[in-house]
Amino acid sequence: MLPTILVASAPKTGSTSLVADLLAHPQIVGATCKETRFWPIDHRENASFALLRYRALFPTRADADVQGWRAGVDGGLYGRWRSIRGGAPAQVAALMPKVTRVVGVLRDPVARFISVWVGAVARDDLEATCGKFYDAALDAVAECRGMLACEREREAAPLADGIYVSTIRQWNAALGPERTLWLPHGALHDDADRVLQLVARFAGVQPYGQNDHDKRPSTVAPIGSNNLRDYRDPAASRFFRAAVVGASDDDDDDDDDTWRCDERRVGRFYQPWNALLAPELLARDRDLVDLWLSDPWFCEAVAARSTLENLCRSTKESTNLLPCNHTGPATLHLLLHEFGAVHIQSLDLTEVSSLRDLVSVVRPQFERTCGHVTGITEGFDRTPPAVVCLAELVSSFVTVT
Ligand SMILES: Nc1ncnc2c1ncn2[C@@H]1O[C@H](COP(=O)(O)OS(=O)(=O)O)[C@@H](OP(=O)(O)O)[C@H]1O
Repeated sequence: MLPTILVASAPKTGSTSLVADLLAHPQIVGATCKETRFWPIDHRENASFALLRYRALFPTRADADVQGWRAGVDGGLYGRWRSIRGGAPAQVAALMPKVTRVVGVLRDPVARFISVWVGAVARDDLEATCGKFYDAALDAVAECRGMLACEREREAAPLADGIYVSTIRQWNAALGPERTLWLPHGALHDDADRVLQLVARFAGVQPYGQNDHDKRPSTVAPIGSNNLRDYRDPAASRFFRAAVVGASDDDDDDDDDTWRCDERRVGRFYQPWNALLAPELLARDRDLVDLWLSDPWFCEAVAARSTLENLCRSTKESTNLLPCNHTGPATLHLLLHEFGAVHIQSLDLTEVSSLRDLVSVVRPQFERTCGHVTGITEGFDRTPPAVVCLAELVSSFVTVT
């Protein structure tokens, strides 16, 4: 059989855990290894032969029928920059049966970058500090931009693998958004059962735990999927602490900044890419959107910022500025749309006749989901009054009072 589910996560996004949980499902089977790393195939390879090779990594159709396996998984990290640049999405769309779907986990790319660096230091004996590692990756990204065959692709990957918007757009374009599922990393840990039921539905298999004898998701009965750093590699946890608090490898020297990762600097690299993510992630069904709106990284780094950027752009481009004191239904919808308020259908706007009403209807929604987002009006001193007004409105939605 060929797989029906490809994992399109980037490295260090909890993919090992996700794949282990998928394999705990009685109707899902894996390949001969977690990551086949099969896609993209070399463009010179004969496609039919490539598919034969790929098929050989999975059980036969006859075996699958006997065992009751309805879905096959390739945990191949096809969210890597390399896979995307190499054309994996288009190849999969062209060569694999129409049933192929991809599921990917998105983790705060800054945390992911640090995780990659920590892994390289602790496991691969890299001697570069986080700053040096970042500089090299940044340089390589710049060098590789616009070149498909780039010698520094590996060096660029730690940073480039976190540009999720290109991964999502390319997989969505190749397979159609209905055949892709993008999950928040935090929920993998905090809301594992809910995530797994979503994944089961997406994969077309029965819900987890349907039969008493089913193997259970990792949160219930660990099956080796909980590869949290401490569990897997105590040495790495020491470096991780160094990376975030600035302590060196030497425990006595806590003031040494050498090993600290400058999260703000890395964050600045991702900010423009993150800002493009909100529309990609929110145009989905309610259950999934709920998960995203509960994700701290999404609320802080994606939703709030993209909202502001959209506001600025639309206000600048439009001569017809949104007047803050006008709250006709069309304007309300436009405002809510601009704010990424995807629960628009669930809001009762019938009683809303003023801006104040609008705020009071929408605020609880935002407080419940993105309530911890604050300070988003920063930097608005020199912007047109309409934007300031709108920004204040947004801020009143998302700031806990
Ligand atoms: N269940 C669960 N939920 C959330 N996060 C988890 C989970 N299991 C593992 N992890 C964290 O994910 C990081 C490892 O990711 P991967 O398994 O994708 O790594 S790898 O690329 O396959 O090496 C690694 O992150 P860091 O600890 O920051 O390095 C793991 O701690």
